[in-house]
Amino acid sequence: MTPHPELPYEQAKNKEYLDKLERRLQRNPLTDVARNVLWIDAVNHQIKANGYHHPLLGRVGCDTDDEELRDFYIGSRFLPELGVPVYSWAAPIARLFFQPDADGSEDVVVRRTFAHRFTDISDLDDEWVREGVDSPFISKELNVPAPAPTSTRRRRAASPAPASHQPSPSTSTGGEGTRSDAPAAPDTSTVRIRKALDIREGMRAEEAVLKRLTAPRQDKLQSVLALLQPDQHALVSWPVDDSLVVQGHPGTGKTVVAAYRAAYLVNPVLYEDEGALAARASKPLKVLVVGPTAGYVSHVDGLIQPLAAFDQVRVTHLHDLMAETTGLKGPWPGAIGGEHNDVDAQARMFAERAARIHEQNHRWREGNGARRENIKTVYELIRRNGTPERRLVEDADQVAWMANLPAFEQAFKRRYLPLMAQCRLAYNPIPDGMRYDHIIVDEAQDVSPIEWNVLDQYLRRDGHWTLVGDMNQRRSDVTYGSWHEIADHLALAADGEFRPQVMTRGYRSTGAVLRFADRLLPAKQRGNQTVQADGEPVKVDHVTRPEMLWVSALQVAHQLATKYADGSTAIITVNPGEMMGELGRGGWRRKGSGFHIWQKGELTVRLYAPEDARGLEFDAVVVVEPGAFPENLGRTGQLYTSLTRANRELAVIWHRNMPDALRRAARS
Ligand SMILES: Nc1ncnc2c1ncn2[C@@H]1O[C@H](COP(=O)(O)OP(=O)(O)OP(=O)(O)O)[C@@H](O)[C@H]1O
Repeated sequence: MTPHPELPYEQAKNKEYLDKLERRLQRNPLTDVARNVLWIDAVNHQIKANGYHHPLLGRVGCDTDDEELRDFYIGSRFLPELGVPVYSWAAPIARLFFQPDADGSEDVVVRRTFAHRFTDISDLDDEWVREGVDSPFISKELNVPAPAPTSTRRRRAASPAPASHQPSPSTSTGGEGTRSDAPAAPDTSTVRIRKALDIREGMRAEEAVLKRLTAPRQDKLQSVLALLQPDQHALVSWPVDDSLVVQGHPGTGKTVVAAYRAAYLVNPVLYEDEGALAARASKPLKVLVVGPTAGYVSHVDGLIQPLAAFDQVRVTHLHDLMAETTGLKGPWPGAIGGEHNDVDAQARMFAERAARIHEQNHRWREGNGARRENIKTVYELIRRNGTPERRLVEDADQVAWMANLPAFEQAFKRRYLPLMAQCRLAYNPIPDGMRYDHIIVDEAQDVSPIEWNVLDQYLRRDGHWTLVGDMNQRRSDVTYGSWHEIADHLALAADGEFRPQVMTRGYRSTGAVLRFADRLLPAKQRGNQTVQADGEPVKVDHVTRPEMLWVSALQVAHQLATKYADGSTAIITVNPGEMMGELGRGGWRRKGSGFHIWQKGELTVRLYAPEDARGLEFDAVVVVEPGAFPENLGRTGQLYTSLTRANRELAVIWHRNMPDALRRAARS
């Protein structure tokens, strides 16, 4: 395909933008620009030079006499000296780019969206909105002719106008993971194609999105800031003084929303005179993003880094935050929650009562080793149910749980880690200065009640939450089963009325993968839709001889790794030890310190237990022995999550048993 004739011009402009931005960030920023109260980053003095190095996102042309609106770019931050202005993606004016039905968009003639390769522009996609109007884009310097509108014209999305922050066609307000618009999809290709078109209704930069989704996957999430859809942008820019809960089926872009919400909340444009956080100009928000695993942190960090000053957003994972809270040296092996009582929210009360009992007659230790001794004191008081004179609790069930707790030295397990964190907080709360103004939790369905208590203590009193997750992907029944319970715990709604926003448009997986995995869900929650309508059929192999299970899994993985050599292939199993043995016998060599990356010649295969694969994605996935994945309260959240990590292709290899629902899916 011939590249767009203006591509070289835009590439040159992007280089100029990045150069100028770099220089501007290195100079004393207070003196370098004239101020425009509406869009300028007015708190330049707070910006460190390592943030805001994202390439230009796109360009908007309007039919208007207003010089500042006729032709402008959208970038990571305001820059006036590029011939036409560059406005920040977080400024109100950026709605003209991200939300085709935003106020004022009647004047928009064309929206240009850039695709990127690292910090370069690699392609562009024009969406013409008006017929018969000359291109408003000023592209004089390289003498590139304006494009003929008819050759690039695209259909304008014909969705009803959503007011800002109102649900758009692919976001709805609903309860408990229910989908308000989704009858289960009958399995015929005609209906599938129609559904795919429906789900694409209201999208912007549709072609650029589809191109992007079929490109090979990397270890880290690649920026999709330029491709944010109207509903995603509305969630990212949700009012800063509101908490937000987002439910979405796998691959709907919840992580993308979480990451860009973090970047949005610290964007300088919000702190200028008229910005939503003008009152905080001298003390910008501190934001904490908490994900499920260390792999998740490296997966998403790259989305935030180019858009935020380094000390304003911290990305971590639950285990790390709990361990850091205790200040005790691990390791903390095992999984969360053995019994409900291990993660019960009441542990906070027990720990606080225990601490008060101790304080009656003793001082807390100070100096070397004091943290360990103090936590031990609180823990042991819980284990003994207080003292004979002052019991913590009378309830027989809780007393039995306390009596069964292991001695402190034997309690260094993941299962008791949140309890240890709670013991520390009971005698030594997080100081105000170390708390966050906004906490964003991804995979929030997997946070246990006691972990919510610990997280809550990292939030300033007037702080807010953004919670994203999928109740169908719950991996354990010791966590809350509904958003309402979480909302109640965190007192998110003063009047008790709380409605999560529901994202319904899938991006990651093909229709073939989603339809297969869907069968694991209760009937009324099936019918999840994706913009990648079809795709390769799911391969299901039954292996009759047990010793061939791992051999076959590796053969299939090898084929897929060859097919997706530029992308990524992963094997997900509850028994990674067996798979490691097979990889070793097959001549694959481990790369790095963990067991996740294996190489043979030029090829790479990744290996994950379902726990560690949460939040990640790969071009191809091989799920081994699905019948061995654990069930919780009759739900197969871990298996559902694992199947939906696949972007292009999924294979399932089984010997012992296969869940009935998947057997049926394989036959249909
Ligand atoms: N607007 C978009 N344009 C292009 N790609 C997108 C867009 N939104 C999301 N994606 C891509 O879709 C994939 C899934 O996104 P993401 O990981 O945020 O989904 P998720 O809802 O968090 O999934 P899960 O719950 O299964 O972990 C990612 O590769 C992401 O880059």
